[in-house]
Amino acid sequence: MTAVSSTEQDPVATRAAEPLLRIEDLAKQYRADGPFVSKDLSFEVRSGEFVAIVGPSGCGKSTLLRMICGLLDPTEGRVLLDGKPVTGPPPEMALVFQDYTRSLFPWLTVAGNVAFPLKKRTDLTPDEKRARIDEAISAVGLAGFEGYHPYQLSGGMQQRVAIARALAFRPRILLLDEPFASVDALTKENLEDLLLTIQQRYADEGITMLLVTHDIDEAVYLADRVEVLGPPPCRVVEELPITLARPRNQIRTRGEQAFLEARALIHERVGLNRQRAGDEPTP
Ligand SMILES: Nc1ncnc2c1ncn2[C@@H]1O[C@H](COP(=O)(O)OP(=O)(O)OP(=O)(O)O)[C@@H](O)[C@H]1O
Repeated sequence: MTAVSSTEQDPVATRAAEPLLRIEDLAKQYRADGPFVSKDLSFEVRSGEFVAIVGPSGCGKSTLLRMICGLLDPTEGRVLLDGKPVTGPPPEMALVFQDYTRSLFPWLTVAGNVAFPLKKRTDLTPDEKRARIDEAISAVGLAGFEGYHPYQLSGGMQQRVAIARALAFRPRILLLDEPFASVDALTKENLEDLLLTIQQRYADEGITMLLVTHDIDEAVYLADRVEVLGPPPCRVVEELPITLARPRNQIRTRGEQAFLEARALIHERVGLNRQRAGDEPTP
């Protein structure tokens, strides 16, 4: 008798072993006669993982996120969600952008902004919608601010509203495109920890996070794995698992040897890639 692995015997285990997202040989050209922004870009994301994507400025990180969530068609390759090609924005994904001032509706309250994407959901009763809105607002620590308008909130609070709005949708995958690039350093730390709290709070549902960031320290602090992209046409040049213990702590974790080693390695990879992009070292 041929020995079979446990996943071959158990179809449920087989499904669980399948990646949630498979990014396969993506290439993007904005114009047919223009340069390739990415080429042969491939990696996988499993359910519940926190994956950070870093790379040199302009290498195509935002382009990649937009292809993953179906807002942009790849020129070559494909994105598979649960094994099926993504051909448009899937309901399982929500996207948070850097610029919260443009993503919130200024004329709506906090509750109104969070409620907005649920408006057309016919599968939820008004009570279920209300419960989701309340839970998302409380998950980001804004209970009590439901009736405030964006102009009455700090930048960090506005970004919390944007995150609550994404969470109210109960996405399986939360895509974050440099979400904390426009806030001060202390607020940024608070918001980073908010993401970790959200990950724990929704652990049973297995929320998966994909974060694009310029900040290598932030990537190491938050992620289970960092995908380092090279210069355009970008592809993955390093895939680094981050084995730091959870729960993480802004002071303790950032002082650990493993943290320092991971950040040094990523800095080196991004630096080497910068050289390859054209900054030829002088002999
Ligand atoms: N809509 C567009 N049309 C044409 N070119 C575009 C478009 N969007 C982005 N690009 C080009 O694609 C390349 C990658 O841009 P992208 O914003 O994806 O990079 P990025 O890594 O996110 O940049 P940054 O780190 O500066 O935020 C850039 O050269 C940019 O000019």
